Amino acid sequence: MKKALPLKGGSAGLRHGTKSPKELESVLKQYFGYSEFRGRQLEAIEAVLSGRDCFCLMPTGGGKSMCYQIPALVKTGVVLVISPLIALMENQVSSLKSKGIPAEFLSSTQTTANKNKIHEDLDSGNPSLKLLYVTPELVATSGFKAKLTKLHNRGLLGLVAIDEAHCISTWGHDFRPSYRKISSLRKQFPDIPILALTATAVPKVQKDVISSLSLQNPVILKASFNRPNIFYEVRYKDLLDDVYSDISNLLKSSGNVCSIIYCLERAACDDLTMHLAQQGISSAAYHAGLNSKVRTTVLDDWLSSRTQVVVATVAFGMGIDRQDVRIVCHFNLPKSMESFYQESGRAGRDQQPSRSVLYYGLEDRRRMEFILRNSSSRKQQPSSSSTELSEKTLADFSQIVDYCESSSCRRKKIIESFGEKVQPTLCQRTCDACKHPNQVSSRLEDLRRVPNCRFNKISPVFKSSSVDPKHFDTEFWNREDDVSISDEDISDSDDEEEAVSNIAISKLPSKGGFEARLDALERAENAYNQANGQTKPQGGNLVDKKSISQTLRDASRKRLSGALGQAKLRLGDLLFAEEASATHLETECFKKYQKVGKTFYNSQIAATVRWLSSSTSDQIHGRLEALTNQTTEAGAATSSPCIISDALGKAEKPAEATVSQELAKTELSDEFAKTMASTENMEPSRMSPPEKTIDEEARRDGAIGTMDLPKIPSFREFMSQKGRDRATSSSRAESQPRGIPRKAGPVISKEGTTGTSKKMKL
Ligand SMILES: Nc1ncnc2c1ncn2[C@@H]1O[C@H](COP(=O)(O)OP(=O)(O)OP(=O)(O)O)[C@@H](O)[C@H]1O
Ligand SMILES: [Mg+2]
Repeated sequence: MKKALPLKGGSAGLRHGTKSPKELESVLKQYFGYSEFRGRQLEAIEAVLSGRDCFCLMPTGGGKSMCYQIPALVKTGVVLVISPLIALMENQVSSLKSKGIPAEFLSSTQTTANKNKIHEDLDSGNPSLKLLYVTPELVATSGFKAKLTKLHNRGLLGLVAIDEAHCISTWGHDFRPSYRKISSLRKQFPDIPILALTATAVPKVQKDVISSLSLQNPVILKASFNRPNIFYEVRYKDLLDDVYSDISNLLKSSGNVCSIIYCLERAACDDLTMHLAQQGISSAAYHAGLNSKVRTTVLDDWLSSRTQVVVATVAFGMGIDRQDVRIVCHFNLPKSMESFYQESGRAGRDQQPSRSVLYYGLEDRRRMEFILRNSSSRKQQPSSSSTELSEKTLADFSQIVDYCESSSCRRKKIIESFGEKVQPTLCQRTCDACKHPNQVSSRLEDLRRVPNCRFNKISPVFKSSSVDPKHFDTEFWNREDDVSISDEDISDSDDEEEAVSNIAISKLPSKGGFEARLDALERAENAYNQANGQTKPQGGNLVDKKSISQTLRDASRKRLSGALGQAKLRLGDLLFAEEASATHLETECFKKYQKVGKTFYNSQIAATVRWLSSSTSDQIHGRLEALTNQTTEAGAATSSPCIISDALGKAEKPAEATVSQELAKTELSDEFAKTMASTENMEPSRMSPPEKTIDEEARRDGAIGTMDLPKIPSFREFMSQKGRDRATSSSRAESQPRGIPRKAGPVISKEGTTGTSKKMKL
């Protein structure tokens, strides 16, 4: 059924008086202070004011919110805004309130008193509210449906706006099953215009959104995806000596401007934050491992410029409206061009020159492939099979890989990926490939020479494995969207450790129990190795890209030294020589992992840094004392670089490597090395049962003594531990009220102080 044009016959259509563009502009000026509409804002506003449904595709930061905020100000009744994240609703509501616009949101985070007030207002004959933000789950509940129906019957429902509408499509990059629940709105309120807004939708997603919402004869508005004020650049991790230093130099040379750095894992966020703080860069980590109070503080500090750099997982972003973000860095490869566009699009929302820098690493690519291949959507897939979806996932991924591995214009690649045609002259040297074509080509040549580089090819990870991909699950990308029933506004599953553990534990064949699932995963690993023409490598067949450079070692020493310094500051009563202890710890990590390679080495350095950031004085002293005793017993007379302070009354000697016997026997494949690397996310107490094994070779060399460093478990041990942890946490969860935060990771204040659950300031 087509709708009447331009005004619908329903009550809503009759209510809104026609406003001229000039009048609408004056409302814009009066409430928001802007003198003119941007892009296609005016057309969208006029469309919904005339009673038409509208699908509005505008770039990130393009001003989509205005398309329903202005109608709310000129129409009678309430505009209902459906939004996927509580943080997003909170931000918009508080910003509207600060402008004197009556707006509220309903979510589990609201107090009962507040909720009651909102409901009373809605039930009154003349609600004062102009905008009501809700989650899709709430809209689907019968209680709220009844409330809306009442509001509608009284002629007080003016418009339904669906923000981030791509979330309704299984083909979209951020599908939320809860969005499917709003598909009945069109039927429920046939005479109320629906406005669907998104920044990221390829043609297939656009169609899917329109049909899923049953939009009737909608006005379709599409603005260009081009973000002319963003300079795009790719840096190649495998060609850099030290990525951390590169990032800090980038930030420093840009004048410590407001920035976001996206990482794949929580541990990487914490670790990089610490590094930046040591370099004097004001930074804070933000991820789902931090409790909501800490996250709010981090967000507030960043929004109000008290912190310049947020180092975050994908948990940070959607709807965050700081206009002057000058740099968005991707420390790891995103999963698709759409994600990359959304995330990099948080730069330069004020239209001023800004930068997107993506750090591309071959290991990152392998890791992401591993995750994507094994995580097809576990949620409802009403219109597509999981095979189709996983093919789509991989096709999306190959686009972002191509973006990084190609020497052609980056801007063109981004825009064309959304199906938009691009004029060859569009870029005007505003990406590295157009500005420095020779440099980019030569870097790509160097990258091709990196051993094991499978350029422009997506590897067949797990393709021929015995594990049926149907059993895998997407926890990582399609976040739990229980926004309306949970205190958490972001998923707990925003990092790879979760993803891998979920793949391994939750979704492998459940029948044979954990052991069977573990076996299946191990078979899959073998299949992967065979597909790559490898058996599990035996011995230390190192490839260059795995080797640990002197520069990396120096940087690691600095990190450890910084972490020791932080521990001293935090605890106040630590007595040891920082530099010497750092050298000692680094040497120990190096000795242990030089054969396995950079991944494990980095991981162990990070684990040690984390251990230092959360251990007590006794634990740290105990460890250093144990080390001293051990070396004294062993009688190793070495030129010790590490002296425990005089107050301890002992001269510290270097530690002995505690090479895990498992590890010494077998080198693991990279994927599993990565899985193991994620033990960084485990609590220190679980990581460090004292390892008494003594590496005889190292003892003969007299270079190192035994030390109570976190033991790296074998793969089987790691998975078993995860299984036990899950069992414990689920039984704990049963006995605990909802919403108790999980673990709080360290946050670095601007001054660089660490804390475990609270932001600390000196
Ligand atoms: N006409 C305008 N003139 C100037 N600034 C505007 C105008 N309209 C909106 N803005 C500002 O642009 C910024 C981005 O707006 P908004 O958050 O609505 O973007 P968006 O399109 O929803 O982006 P995203 O896709 O990232 O959610 C806001 O700070 C907003 O105040
Ligand atoms: Mg928006």
